[in-house]
Amino acid sequence: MYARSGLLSQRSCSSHGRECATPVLAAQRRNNSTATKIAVEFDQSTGVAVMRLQGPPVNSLSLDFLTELCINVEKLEMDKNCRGLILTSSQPKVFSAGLDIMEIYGKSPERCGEFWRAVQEMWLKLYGSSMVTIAAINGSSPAGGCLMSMTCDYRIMADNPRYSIGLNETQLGIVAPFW
Ligand SMILES: CCCCCC/C=C/CC(=O)SCCNC(=O)CCNC(=O)[C@H](O)C(C)(C)COP(=O)(O)OP(=O)(O)OC[C@H]1O[C@@H](n2cnc3c(N)ncnc32)[C@H](O)[C@@H]1OP(=O)(O)O
Repeated sequence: MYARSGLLSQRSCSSHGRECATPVLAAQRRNNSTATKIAVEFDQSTGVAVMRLQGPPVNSLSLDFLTELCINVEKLEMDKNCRGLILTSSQPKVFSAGLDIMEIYGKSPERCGEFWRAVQEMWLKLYGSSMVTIAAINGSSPAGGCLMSMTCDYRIMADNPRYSIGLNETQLGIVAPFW
């Protein structure tokens, strides 16, 4: 087993019907953060990678967080040996608090647009992945956290009555946008 976070692979490959000839992707161009909010361990013997969300305190989905997540999914997608991805959290009690509220409060339309594109890129990457994807939901997962888990092929949630999941913005009358 080895840690992969931080590597930037730009090779071309073809496996499991995946063609990956595009090296510098949108998320990689956007990435200017040095902090590591995502840790990836890939087990060569099983072909399964575990991606741990480690953005304290609650894995809220900021632009940096989403960018790092997308880069890591891209890297695994390009690895012909990686067949499965388990997404889980390193934070206690929370899988993900959803979109980072501070990214959408008082920001310019341009910045909001950039942020919203990153949200879309995240779920498209996970939903469209050729890997078998599993969300191991080991804490609360409201709104965007719920969205992230819904884009995976399978979801397993820790059995704890304190953990909640769902599109809680509907309680405020906010409807998810059409994509
Ligand atoms: C086709 C489908 C489309 C779906 C579209 C999906 C749309 C999504 C919109 C969103 O995601 S908007 C975000 C909605 N998220 C929430 O409403 C979550 C709010 N947070 C919570 O419920 C709780 O914080 C928690 C996640 C259950 C964790 O509770 P806990 O008691 O453990 O921690 P707290 O003390 O509440 O929070 C700690 C710390 O974190 C800050 N924080 C929490 N959530 C967010 C967030 N979403 N963005 C930014 N910051 C967040 C909170 O303010 C605290 O900060 P402090 O500085 O320590 O006070």
